[in-house]
Amino acid sequence: MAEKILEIRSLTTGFLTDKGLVKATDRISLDIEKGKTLCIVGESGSGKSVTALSVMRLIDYAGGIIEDGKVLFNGQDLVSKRQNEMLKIRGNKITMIFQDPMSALNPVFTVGEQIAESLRIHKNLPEKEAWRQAVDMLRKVGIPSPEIRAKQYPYEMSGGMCQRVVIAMALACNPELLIADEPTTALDVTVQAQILDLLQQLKQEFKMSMLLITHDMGVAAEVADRIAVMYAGALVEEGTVAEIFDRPRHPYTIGLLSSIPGLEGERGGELYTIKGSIPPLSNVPSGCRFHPRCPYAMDVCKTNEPPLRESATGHKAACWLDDVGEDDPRPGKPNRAETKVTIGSRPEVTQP
Ligand SMILES: Nc1ncnc2c1ncn2[C@@H]1O[C@H](COP(=O)(O)OP(=O)(O)OP(=O)(O)O)[C@@H](O)[C@H]1O
Ligand code: NI
Repeated sequence: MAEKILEIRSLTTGFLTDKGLVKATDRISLDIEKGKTLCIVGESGSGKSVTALSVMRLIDYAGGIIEDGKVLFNGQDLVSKRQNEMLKIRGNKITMIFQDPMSALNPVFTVGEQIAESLRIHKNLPEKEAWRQAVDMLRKVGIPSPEIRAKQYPYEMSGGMCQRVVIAMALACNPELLIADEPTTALDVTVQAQILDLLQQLKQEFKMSMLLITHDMGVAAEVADRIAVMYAGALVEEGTVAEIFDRPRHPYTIGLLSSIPGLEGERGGELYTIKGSIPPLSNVPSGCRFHPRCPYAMDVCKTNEPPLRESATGHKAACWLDDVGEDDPRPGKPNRAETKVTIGSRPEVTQP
């Protein structure tokens, strides 16, 4: 079995509110193999960013609490680390880029100074060498005339250029894992494609692993090795790109795929966008949390939480329809051989 860079084990993260602890991720388990890209997809508010911030332990600063679970990075649990230990890992072995490049850059320093600063701190480089490497990084992320650009301030650059600078900063220390949270959402479409290509190319060159968060199934199809689908704080399906796109098992995944223009015809269904909206996390529905919006919901779905079951190929889904047999209403009927093996991989909770 391939080596894992990241193993998230039953991670529950919450926020203390006037309604008590509200869970933003509920017993999430995910793996990333070395050199691979995992994409987390799901609607707004499903807990994608909270998952990423928990891995980075930045959630502590966002008012969140990791209630339970482990985040193993190269086998070491990050959840039990103190923040001063995290400082050696964050920005060095694991780096993160966000949607808005401007918020990641300091307006009062030149872009070269900001990259060089990171290299001085994490790699202990002398000033000249840090500057040389900063310019080199700007070249690697495709910024023309990097010697000149390095002396410019963020406001002198376009959004796309700034995101390249942010990527240069994130990769300068040669991290083992890059977490990118909607890295292209704030950019125009043509620039989006360039930034995605750049990330793909740099991932190879730097031999990194990547956790990419997106609400765009098209982006996931392009860059992911595996895709994890989150809904209202829970992992509902996980598999290879082919498993998710060709043989989706969870009706939520089927709904997400059907809302991509141009794909809906392929499985013969009519254009179907998911009705309703994601529930407030303070009031997650009983049983399967997707049941109020699920076109195929059965009685069992209202009362019993479906276990996350894994097939022989490693395709995981949490859906009671896997038990239905011949009358399976899902379009394109998921491959039955693939749904056959059932291993509960989410700790059971007592049902209300
Ligand atoms: N600092 C916070 N305090 C309280 N609740 C929060 C905080 N940050 C996030 N949440 C809640 O946690 C839930 C998950 O948020 P998260 O940002 O992870 O969603 P997401 O899947 O990344 O959505 P989006 O696609 O909009 O970025 C949301 O209901 C959100 O309101
Ligand atoms: Ni988010």
